[in-house]
This record gives sequence, structure tokens and C-alpha cells, in this order.
Amino acid sequence: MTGRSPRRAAVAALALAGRAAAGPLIAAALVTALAGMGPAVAAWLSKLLIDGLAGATPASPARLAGLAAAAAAATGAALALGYAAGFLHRRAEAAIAHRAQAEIYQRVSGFGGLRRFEDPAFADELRLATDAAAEAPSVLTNFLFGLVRSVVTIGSLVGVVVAVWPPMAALLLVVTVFAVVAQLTVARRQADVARAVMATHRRRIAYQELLTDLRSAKEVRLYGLAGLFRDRMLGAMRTAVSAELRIQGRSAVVQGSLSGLGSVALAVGAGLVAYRIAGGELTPGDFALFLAAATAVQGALLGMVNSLQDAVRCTRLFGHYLNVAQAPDDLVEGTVRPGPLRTGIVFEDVWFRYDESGPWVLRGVDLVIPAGSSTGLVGRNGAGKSTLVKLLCRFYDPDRGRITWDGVDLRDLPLSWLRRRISATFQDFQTYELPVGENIALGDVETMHDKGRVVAAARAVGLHDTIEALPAAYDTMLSRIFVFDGSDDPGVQLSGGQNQRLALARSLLRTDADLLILDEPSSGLDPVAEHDLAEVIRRTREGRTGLHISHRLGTMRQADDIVVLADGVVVEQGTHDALLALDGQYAELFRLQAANYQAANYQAAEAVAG
Ligand SMILES: Nc1ncnc2c1ncn2[C@@H]1O[C@H](COP(=O)(O)OP(=O)(O)OP(=O)(O)O)[C@@H](O)[C@H]1O
Repeated sequence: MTGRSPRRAAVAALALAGRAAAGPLIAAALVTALAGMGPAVAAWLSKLLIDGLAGATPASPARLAGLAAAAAAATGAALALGYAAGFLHRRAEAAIAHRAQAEIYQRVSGFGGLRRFEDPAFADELRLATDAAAEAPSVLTNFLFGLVRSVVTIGSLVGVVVAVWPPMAALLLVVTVFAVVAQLTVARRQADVARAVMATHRRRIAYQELLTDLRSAKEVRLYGLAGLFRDRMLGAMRTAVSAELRIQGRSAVVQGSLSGLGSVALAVGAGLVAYRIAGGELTPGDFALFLAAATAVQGALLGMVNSLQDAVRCTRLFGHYLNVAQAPDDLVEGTVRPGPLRTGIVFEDVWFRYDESGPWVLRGVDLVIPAGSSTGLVGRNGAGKSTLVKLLCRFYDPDRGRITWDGVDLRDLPLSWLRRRISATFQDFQTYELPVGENIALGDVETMHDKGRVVAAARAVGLHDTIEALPAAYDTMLSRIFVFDGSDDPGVQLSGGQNQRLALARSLLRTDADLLILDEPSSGLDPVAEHDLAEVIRRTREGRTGLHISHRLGTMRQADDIVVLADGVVVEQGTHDALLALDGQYAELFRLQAANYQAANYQAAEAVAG
């Protein structure tokens, strides 16, 4: 993704801040401005007090006491106002962070396809964007408040410095210009480093997750992978940290030099003022005033430069937020709503590959899935079966050719409408770390609280009794690590086959879908469950269109039509009997599988015979 102009990014970040928290930000700005006047008032009162004490100007004891109290009060009030501004700003920050997260996740969940989630560059962009969303608007507003405060402080003090010794103001200006340029350079470098080490960070996180994720825990232990992954994680961490430290080292040198220059300027100024006091041209109070003013002006300028550095870094990072938040739709939506499926779904010379430079996965698929019929899809590993399903759900668009729904190109349908017409159990089905009942109900969130339907779906896949036996029945958490809403119920884990049945139950819940896709629904099921599943599929599919993928060719017998996919094209099509008679690829796969069973039967018979 391309970068954006920092000015546009800064304006967008401030606009986001304004949208999220205009009220608290205005209040914070006013209080900050008031606090900014504190140093000037305190310095002036201190000068009057010292002149009075030193006898340079006549003053009664009561006036002196009043001046001392007023100077202390001015300092105290400035501090208190500073805290109040800080609190108001914190409130604004919370609102801004909330708004930024809401906007970015709304955009991310609006991507209808899968391509962006498979793109490592987008993964980096997303990580930087979420960091920037949390940080940039508040850093920028912080900078602006600092600016307001500094301008007020400097404005009110600079007149005083000029009155004491005008060249001092010019000296401060020289130091400041140098400081701004140097810090901007550092900021630019820091943003570049954040971008450069992102891939390294991603690698570190991937290994970190492998070391802590329950799903990888078994293999990590069995194959003794912990040391390997830990070393790789630490290696990635070292690379990232040393790149960051190099930049921080340079920043420290720049900042140290700036402080040195500031001190030299201050020392020269103080010496000259003292010289003029000794010559009777200035009073002792003027010396105190000069010191206070010079220190405060320098402090304010350096503070401004430092927060400018943060602001520039965040502005550059915020470009990534904008890249995600304003990313165009990955799939263009259509508007045609043809109604429930009447004639069927047709693949017309469909070509597809995952990458522009990658191999073709589908190479001109022509296929008709007639409405109301059940189509079986078979083929060897990598033939493109799941890819075909993903195109059917429009997670991707074909590179060539088209897929039609009752004659309408899928690209002309609203995505949400199309998805609502389809129910599916994917090969890589998901078990959610949520209560078991919700795991089923997610299949139809609109009727999520209809427990009767959830129970019926669980019964249909033979899971009801298992669920009833769980500690909290349908409310049992399916997790060993994620505790829900403060509950201390540790949750449970289901077996692989039970999880698969759960995913099936979820897909069965969407009874109004036209098309039921089952991608390897019985791979983890025991023989009894697989036998029962065939009946469940037959019942739930009644009147609906079915697409069923399986390597267990025995389960394909009941399909009205079987399609054989090889190397991304349809090579055979027909009923089970017709394909056997054809004596092609299907017949070969079927015989191989049958031979395995027969060999097993033969061995079992031999074992029984003795
Ligand atoms: N997200 C992806 N990115 C890149 N290539 C992919 C992706 N998903 C699948 N492929 C590739 O596309 C080809 C077809 O994969 P697909 O999953 O469609 O095969 P399949 O017929 O379902 O295989 P199986 O029987 O093993 O499930 C494979 O070569 C695979 O490596």
C-alpha cells in the first residue's frame, strides 16, 4: 500500500479526534492555555519579591508576604490546572481510541473476500494501523495542547526576556531551529524502523503463538520443537530490538547535543545578565526573572520539539490507519436479488489462481449444479474442490469466466444476500471459544436465542445427549483457556469428531438457505456417526440444493450427480453407476478404496478362521 502525505494524515487524525471527543478536547485546550500562563505570572511575582527583598524597590513586609504567597499560589494553580487538563485529555484519549478501533474494525469486517487476509503486506498494515489508531490521534492532540501551552508560556515570557536582554531571544531561536530540524530527522527514521521491523515482529509473534497455542502444544512437545521455535522467536526479537536500539541511540545523541547547546546558551546569557547587574544596569530580581524565563522558554521549546517528534512519527504511522480505514472494497457488490434458487448454479469456463504469479488452480471449469439436486464433488488432494466452494461463496472472484445463480452473475448479487442463501460446513471448520449452545446458534444469529432450534440441530447430528451431559449443558464453555464474562467455569474441550458434528449442527440451523455445502463433513466421524449423517443430510437437504465433497466415495452413492475434478478441470460427470461404467478416474479411485476394505475384510476373515 502506498504512503500518504503527512499533512493529510495529520488532518485526518485530528478529524478523527474531533469526531470522537470534540467537547473534552475543547475543554482540555482552554484549561491548558490557562495553565500555560502560570510560569510568566510566577516569574514576574518572584522578580517583584526579590527586588523588594533586595531593597531595589521599596516594599512593606505585608506586600512582600503577599507577593511570596501569590508567587507560590500561581505555581500551584498552574500545576493544578495542568492535572485537570491531563484528566480531560485522558477522557478524550479513551473516546478517540474507542472510535478509532470501531472505525477500523468496521472496515476490516466489511471486506467481503479473503484475499486481504492472506496478504502479508496487509497483515503488517493492519498491525501498524491498530497501533496508530490507538496512539496517533491522542499524541497529535497532546502535541497541539503542548503547543497551545508552550505558545502561551513563551509568549508571556518572551517579552520579559527581551526586556532584560534582547539578544537572548535570538540565541534561543537559533537553538530551537536546530532542535526542530534534528528531531524531525530522528522522527522520520523511527517511523521507517517501525515499518522495517514489522515483518520481524510478525515472525516473532508467529513463533510466540506456536509456543503458547494449545493447538500446536502436542506436536511441539512430541517432536521437541520448543527449543527451535524459542530460538527463532528470540532471534527475531533480537533483530528487531537491535534495529530499534540503533535509532534510539542516534536519538539520544541528538537530544544530548541539544541539551548541551541549550545549557551553553543559558550559561552565556546568565553570565552577561550577572555582568550587567554588577554594572548597576539591572536589578537582582531581573536575574531571577531571566533565569526563570530562560529555563521555562527552553523547557517549553524542547518539550514542543519532543512532542513534535512523537507527532511526526504518529502522523506517519497514521497513514497506515488511513490505508486500512479507507481501503476500497475488495469485492464490488451487486444489487440484483433474484429470489430463491429455481434453475441452478452454473460455472462457465471458470479460471482462478490465488496469486497473479501463482499456478492456475481452476483452469476452465464448466459445471452445472441444478436446483434441488445433490451434486457430489470428488477428486484427488489439491484438485481444486475447496477452491471451487470458496468461489461459489464468493470469497474470491474468478479471474476468467463467471458463476451464475439462476442466470445472474454472482458479482451482480449483494454479498450479504448471497451468503444468506448458502449454508456450509467447511473442511477447516471452526470451533469458537464460546458456550456450546452459541457454537450452534452462530449458524443463524438472527434467531440466536431460540433454544428449541439449537437443541433440534444438536439432536439431528446426534450431539444432544453429549451436550446435556456437560457440566453446564448448552451453556458449557468450549475452552480451556478463555473464561467468559468473569465466570470461573473452566470449560471443556470436545473431541475432533464432536467438534465436526457441532459445525454440522451450525450449518443445519440455517434452514432457509437454498444451497447446503458440505466439504468433507464426515472426515472425523466414527462409522456409526457417518452412517447417521448420511440420513441427516438426506433429510435436511430435502428440497434444497446440495454440494457434497468427500474422499469417502461410498458416501457419494446417493448423490444425483457426481463431478470429478482433476488439475482444475471437470474430467468426469454422471451418476455413481454411470461413472463406474465409464471406467475412468472415479472408477479407479472407487475400486482402490473398495479394495482396501476388501483386503481388510479378508484379513479379518483369515484372523477369525484362525
Ligand atoms: N489460500 C490459498 N492460497 C494459495 N494457494 C492455495 C490456497 N488454498 C489452496 N491453495 C492451492 O490450491 C490448490 C487446490 O487446493 P484446494 O484446497 O482447492 O484442493 P482440494 O481439492 O480441496 O484438496 P483436498 O482434497 O486436499 O482438500 C492446491 O494446490 C493448494 O495448494
